[in-house]
Amino acid sequence: MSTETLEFQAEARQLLQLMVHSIYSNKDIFLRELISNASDALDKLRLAALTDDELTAEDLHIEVVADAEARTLTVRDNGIGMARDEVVTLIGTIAKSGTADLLRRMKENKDKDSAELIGQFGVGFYSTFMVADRVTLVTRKAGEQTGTRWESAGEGTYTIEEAADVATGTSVTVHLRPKDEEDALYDYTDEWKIKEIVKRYSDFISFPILLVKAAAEPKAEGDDESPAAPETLNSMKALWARPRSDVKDEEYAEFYRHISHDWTDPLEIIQMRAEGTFEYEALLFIPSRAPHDLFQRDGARGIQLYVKRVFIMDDSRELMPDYLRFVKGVVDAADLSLNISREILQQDRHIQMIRRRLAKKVLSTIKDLMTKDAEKYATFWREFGRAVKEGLLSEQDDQKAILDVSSFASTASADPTTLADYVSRMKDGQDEIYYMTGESRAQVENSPHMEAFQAKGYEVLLLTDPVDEIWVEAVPEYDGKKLQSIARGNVDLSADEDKPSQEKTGEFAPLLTWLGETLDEVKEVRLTSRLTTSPACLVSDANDITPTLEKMYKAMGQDVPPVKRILELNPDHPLVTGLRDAYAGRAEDPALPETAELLYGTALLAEGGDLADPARFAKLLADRLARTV
Ligand SMILES: Nc1ncnc2c1ncn2[C@@H]1O[C@H](COP(=O)(O)OP(=O)(O)OP(=O)(O)O)[C@@H](O)[C@H]1O
Repeated sequence: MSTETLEFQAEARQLLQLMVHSIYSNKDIFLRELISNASDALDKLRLAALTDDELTAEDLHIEVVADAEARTLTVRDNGIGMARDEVVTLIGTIAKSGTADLLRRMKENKDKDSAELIGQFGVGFYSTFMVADRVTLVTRKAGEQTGTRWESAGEGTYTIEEAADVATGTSVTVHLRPKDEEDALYDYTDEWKIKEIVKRYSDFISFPILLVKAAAEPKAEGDDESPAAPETLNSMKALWARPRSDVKDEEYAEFYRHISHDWTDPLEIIQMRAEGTFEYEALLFIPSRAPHDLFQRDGARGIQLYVKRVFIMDDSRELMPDYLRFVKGVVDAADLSLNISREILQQDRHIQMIRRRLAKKVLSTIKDLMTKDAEKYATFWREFGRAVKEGLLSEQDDQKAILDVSSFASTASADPTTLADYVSRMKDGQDEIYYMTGESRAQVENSPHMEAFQAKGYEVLLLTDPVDEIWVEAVPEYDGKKLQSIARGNVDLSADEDKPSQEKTGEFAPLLTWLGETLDEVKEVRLTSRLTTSPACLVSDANDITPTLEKMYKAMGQDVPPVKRILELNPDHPLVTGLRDAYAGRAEDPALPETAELLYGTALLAEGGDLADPARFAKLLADRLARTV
């Protein structure tokens, strides 16, 4: 049997470098990672054995073998194991999406925040190189005959060869570096240290973790006592089955880390239990920051499904609506079959019911945060608000509850406001909730559409997330108040006496007609009470899509027919009255169409829009200015 020497994939090599040069102060966690992998491997074998008669899953357990003399620590499981090819792809490469990107950011950030960034994808097996000179992995896949031996010193390469007489499962032997307590490198063959680490990080693991002493004292002559049973280090209690008051926050946090691979503490813990015709328990976590792949379609989802304490599957999308995809946790259902497949899950009525209940509970938890812990709520909304708002489009039933926990930037203050607070501040006689969408707060706040609203003291919501453009179309009202864009349709803010009178409208009629004919870009020209200082602005018709939405569709490669907008004029602005008089006096003057073009162009620029022909606009403006200096 020949030994092959292979190279780690480039990204794996970079990650290993970081491990060898240890960017973490806490090296103890390598043992947690090995135990976590072993536990996953046992879950997988147990699951596979349910449907494959050839496989047996008995006496599943994890052994931790400490050998003080050889200075090795071995973690062994009798789980699913790996075939040779799997060892190469699973251990020699990092397949997770976004890894390259994270490594690049980590480099740019140097040491700062590295631990935090790396935590986003978990270091797993490679963390052993924080404490090891060399790591040996011996494995045999359940159901196969030959085993595989893998070894590496954590530099560019590893060796791999066939191995005979290997038990099913995986055994990882860490050849420990000399202890160096100043560098937080402890003696990991020390029984007390091992016990401490297991208790702290892995107590909830549902398989026994046994401590095995390798270099036992030679037995005295004639001593025929059987060796003492190995000690079980963990309590194996499912955290979600224990009353909240019995579980320490640290235990929840460790469990959260085990299932989420996030290194920060969860923001909020939610425990649920339903009894009756369909029983289930759930333990959910709201993370304290968004994962890097929150907006990637194939990003990992967070709910694990158990049936009566037995792990069934990760990533159960059926159990949580997509807009709450960042919620992590476990659902343990008592009445499902252990063989349940994803296909069945999708159609199961009980699962749909659980999903509705979980979503409700998450939303009510966020609502509680709003009133009880404003700071936590603000963190939550900053990290996940954009995802939550997607639910306004997809989940009709949750719309009201989502609006209740949402907050939005507003002209009223630098801090975001809830809709309920907005409504409580509405002026007498105001019966609509005003908003404007756009690309940034500054752009929206300074757009001409805002003038009269600001002058008259009406509060306007400033919606600048891309998803805002879309959900506002789907949400007709909140608390009986219609949501109204200030850049769309007709807005009438003026008290009756300020309204452009019939007489005034009559005065402007010829100008409006002429402008409508001259400016191809617009579909209508009319007077408005929306403006106080600007001469003109552009608004969308009530049923037309907005310019930002048009841009978004185009960016997604979709064909959208050009949408013409409405030019609104401020009848009190000297440019507008001047143009009216000029048109009345000398309708044939060739300078007039140019003035019309300039008027339209400035309206477009003022709202942050893009001119179709900026060079022509600049030339017209320069010529005009030249005549005034
Ligand atoms: N003891 C084991 N038995 C079987 N397969 C294993 C074992 N340890 C690791 N593996 C396989 O190698 C893969 C990579 O392990 P690694 O610890 O690097 O990452 P991970 O566990 O997938 O992710 P993370 O540790 O970030 O949560 C695992 O997903 C698993 O498929």
